[in-house]
Amino acid sequence: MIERVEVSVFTTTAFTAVDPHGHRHPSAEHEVREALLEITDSSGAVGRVQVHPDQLRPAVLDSIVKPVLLGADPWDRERLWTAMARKQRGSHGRFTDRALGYVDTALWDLAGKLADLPVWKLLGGARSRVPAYASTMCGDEIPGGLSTPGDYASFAKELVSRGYRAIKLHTWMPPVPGAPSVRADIAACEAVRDAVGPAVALMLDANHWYSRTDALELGRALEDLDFYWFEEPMEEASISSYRWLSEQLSVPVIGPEVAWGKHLSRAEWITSGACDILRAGPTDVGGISPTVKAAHLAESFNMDCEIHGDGSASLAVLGGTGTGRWYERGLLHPHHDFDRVPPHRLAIADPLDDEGCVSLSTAPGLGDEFDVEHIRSHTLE
Ligand SMILES: O=C(O)[C@H](O)[C@@H](O)[C@@H](O)C(=O)NO
Ligand SMILES: [Mg+2]
Repeated sequence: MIERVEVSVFTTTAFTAVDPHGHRHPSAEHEVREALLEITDSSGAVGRVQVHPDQLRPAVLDSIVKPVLLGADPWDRERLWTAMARKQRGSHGRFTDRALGYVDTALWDLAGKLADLPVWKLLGGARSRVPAYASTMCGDEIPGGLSTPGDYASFAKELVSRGYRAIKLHTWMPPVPGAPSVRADIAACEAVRDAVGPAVALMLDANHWYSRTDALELGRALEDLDFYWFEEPMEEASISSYRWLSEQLSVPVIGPEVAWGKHLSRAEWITSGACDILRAGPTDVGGISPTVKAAHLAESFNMDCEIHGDGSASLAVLGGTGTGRWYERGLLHPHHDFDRVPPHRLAIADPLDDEGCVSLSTAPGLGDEFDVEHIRSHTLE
């Protein structure tokens, strides 16, 4: 049974930072706080997941998570997930889907350790290698970074030379002056298509708040450029707006990414025609368990479910269910070495091979290789 549930906040170094709107950009090396959630079973097996320190605060851990998990059978994930999810409403926003997702993910890592099997094998072992798409950081004002359409074009050529066969652009977003801009987005997409030619799959993630008419203008341009999917051009709260857009565009519309409701809201998106490709991610919908449910739902409608976000949890769903065609590898930038191993890890989770694919780990659990020594010696609380 589960004996301990602990979150250790520790220091490490980072080479990226988020702007006031939460978009990540390259930065000088600096110290940051990260956290590790550990769920320990009476056998001594430990499920581990890295979490954002502010997402699993002690108050939430003590009042919501521990009362459900301590003394429970770690194999009872469905029962445990539901018991925690039912507590969200009464938490008045303190217990987020992201926090629930971290706990569920750690329980899957623990299950893999107990079974001595990789999580993707427990989920069905659909494939042991997944093609990756390069997911760029948002545009910026960094000279030679992602500050012009030409910068995006140069970076796209570099990404293709590294083996990627698909590239997703995140374009300029606030607080960059003038962003968002349909014209600027189209210019970047045109420059990249010109640079890489017709064989590379291209996607745009406009995670903006465009109006229907702006989104339609941008979507039409993507049709002319033969883009593979169009992502999050509008607020995802309006299903009818996405239905309106999807009905008018031949470029596939993908979603939702951040819409409220976990896997439960995805059925309405599909049946109302709001998307042509479904989207779900372990950090968005409450963990690996609901992401797998969204993948199975999509399968019933002959629809791909593309998994949001990088990391071992996303890889486990992709390897286990066979859903989706791509692993989102990123976020990438010309001035950021995505393959650099941070001090709190012994290896990155998703090395890219020369054919642009990522192989699933054969280690028990999720396969994350944490430097527990570093974490213990740099733990703050
Ligand atoms: O800021 C975020 O939520 C992520 O960087 C997100 O923008 C990015 O992961 C994304 O949209 N991927 O599809
Ligand atoms: Mg997105």
